[in-house]
Amino acid sequence: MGVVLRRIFILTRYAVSGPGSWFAYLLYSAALGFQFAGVWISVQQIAWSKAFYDALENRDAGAALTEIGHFGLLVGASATFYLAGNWLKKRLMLFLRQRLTERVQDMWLSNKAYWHLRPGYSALPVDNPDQRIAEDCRQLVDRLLKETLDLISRIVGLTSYLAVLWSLSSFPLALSLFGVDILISHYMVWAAFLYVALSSLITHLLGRPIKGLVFSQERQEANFRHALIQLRDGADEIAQASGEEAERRRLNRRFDAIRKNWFQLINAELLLGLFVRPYFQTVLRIPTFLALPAYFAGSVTLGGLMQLASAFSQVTTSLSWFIFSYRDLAEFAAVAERLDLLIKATQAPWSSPDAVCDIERPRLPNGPLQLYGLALTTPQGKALAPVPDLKLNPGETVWVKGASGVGKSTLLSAISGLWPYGAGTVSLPEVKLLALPQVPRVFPEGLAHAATYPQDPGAVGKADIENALQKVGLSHRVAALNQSDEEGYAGLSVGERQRLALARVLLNRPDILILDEATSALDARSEAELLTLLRCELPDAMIICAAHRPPEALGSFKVLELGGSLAETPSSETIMSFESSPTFATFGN
Ligand SMILES: Nc1ncnc2c1ncn2[C@@H]1O[C@H](COP(=O)(O)OP(=O)(O)OP(=O)(O)O)[C@@H](O)[C@H]1O
Repeated sequence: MGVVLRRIFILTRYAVSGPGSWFAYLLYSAALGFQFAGVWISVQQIAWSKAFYDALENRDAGAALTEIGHFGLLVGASATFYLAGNWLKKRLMLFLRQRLTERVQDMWLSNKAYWHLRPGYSALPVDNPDQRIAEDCRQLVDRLLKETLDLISRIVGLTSYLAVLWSLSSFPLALSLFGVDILISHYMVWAAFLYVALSSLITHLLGRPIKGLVFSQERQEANFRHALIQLRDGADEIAQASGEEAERRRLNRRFDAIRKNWFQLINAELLLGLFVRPYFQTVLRIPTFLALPAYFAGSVTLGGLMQLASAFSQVTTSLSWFIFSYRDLAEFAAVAERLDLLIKATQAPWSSPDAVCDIERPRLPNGPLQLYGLALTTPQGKALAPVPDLKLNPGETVWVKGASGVGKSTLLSAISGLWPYGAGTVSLPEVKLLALPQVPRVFPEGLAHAATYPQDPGAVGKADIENALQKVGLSHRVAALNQSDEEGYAGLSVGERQRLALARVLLNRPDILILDEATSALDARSEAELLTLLRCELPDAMIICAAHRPPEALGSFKVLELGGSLAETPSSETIMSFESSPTFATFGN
């Protein structure tokens, strides 16, 4: 319980703190004010019951009519307070949701947590982070407002209703237990507490499994959604392989997990409902029965009895907050736990119990890029091929070669600062670094975003973007720059996507360029043309190129063979002259 409350407190702080938080407090206070006004109306309604039923008992038509008018006013005020409070609550909800989502988003993006916390990369299990950021932040704020406002107004209401009940139930209950005469004064008040305490205990015992099942339900739902997204992303491969049956099996398996958990959840809810539902119905009737002895003894009038019943049921309903909200509270605790785990994981996302993270990364203002004594491992601690020492000056190129799976991509990740597992030193100057992967991603915002990434296209002139696309051989796609969605990508081949990524290099002009099989989908001639173009455009850049073919078009280069040693290529054989390149002209126009 303490752990859950601490989690909720920390998450609430994330949602509330920051500039402009006074606005949240203002909205919250106003919403609370309307809830209190609602409680005041309820107290008035208790008094109204007495006046109305006494008028009926006395057959006083005039007084009864006045009370009906009074009732109309109370209902009108109650509806106004409810609607105004509800509007403010929803306004506040959006404010807090935005805050919390931004904070969690920041944490997810900082420390490169989104990269580290992938299955197989981290020991910390963070499933479906997208759902946690989008859905759990919303649910947490929703529950937070609903439950706290409800709890506070119930506490305030409880004190008001208790005062009414105390004053109304002044008559004692006389009973004889094992020959001992017992007189309990204000017994209706004690009965209310006892009744609710026992019921809360039973509710908790019956409803305990619900939280875990709600947690698991959310996970299964997200897994199913993710499988559907994967189906969309892999549409080409699936359709070519006629993999519909395999996909159906995969989706059915995921849905089966939803179904199984759902059954467990509804069974647990049924068990809880078997108690809570009848309880809910008796809360309004039991008080009348409990007060009957006093009514038959003539201690209270019919109006008094109805007033008493009303006050008693208000007290028990307020005290029963825990019982009625049990399902919601279980969901609240599950959401808080999921978000808390995500946030904790983002604080040290690289932690792995099996691997050392001992790579030193001195950053100098300028100078060469150097690797020394570097030995990388997998996140599970398995040693990869030794990395020869390297010194790369501005304008130099190194070809990282080695058998498939030897650790080329891992080394590139270590150089760019991502791969933490291993020991040794990676020393980089503090300059702009850009890394291109083998399969560049698709940008939902359109072609221009892909060409300028990570810069915003607004920061780059349209003419520059068009020029870059033409240089990399994508003139036929220039018209698609005006399309601001994925349609601009329609039918783009992998080779064309690689060309598009190379346009990024021209527009970002990095000082260190990392190419991880970034031209592997191009034919040898196009690859040579584009590499020549890159070197010509960025004569001072350090280029680290992992590929199965030597990047001869980049000019002279060093060879870093993983599992081998560092060598220099004989420049006369491998350098291609930029000026004499027959192909550059083709792309330049
Ligand atoms: N997250 C991970 N968990 C476990 N092993 C990993 C992980 N990432 C990489 N490896 C392993 O590390 C080794 C090096 O992988 P890497 O991708 O660097 O190879 P590569 O030389 O780039 O291969 P290729 O030429 O096929 O692209 C491989 O055996 C791979 O299975």
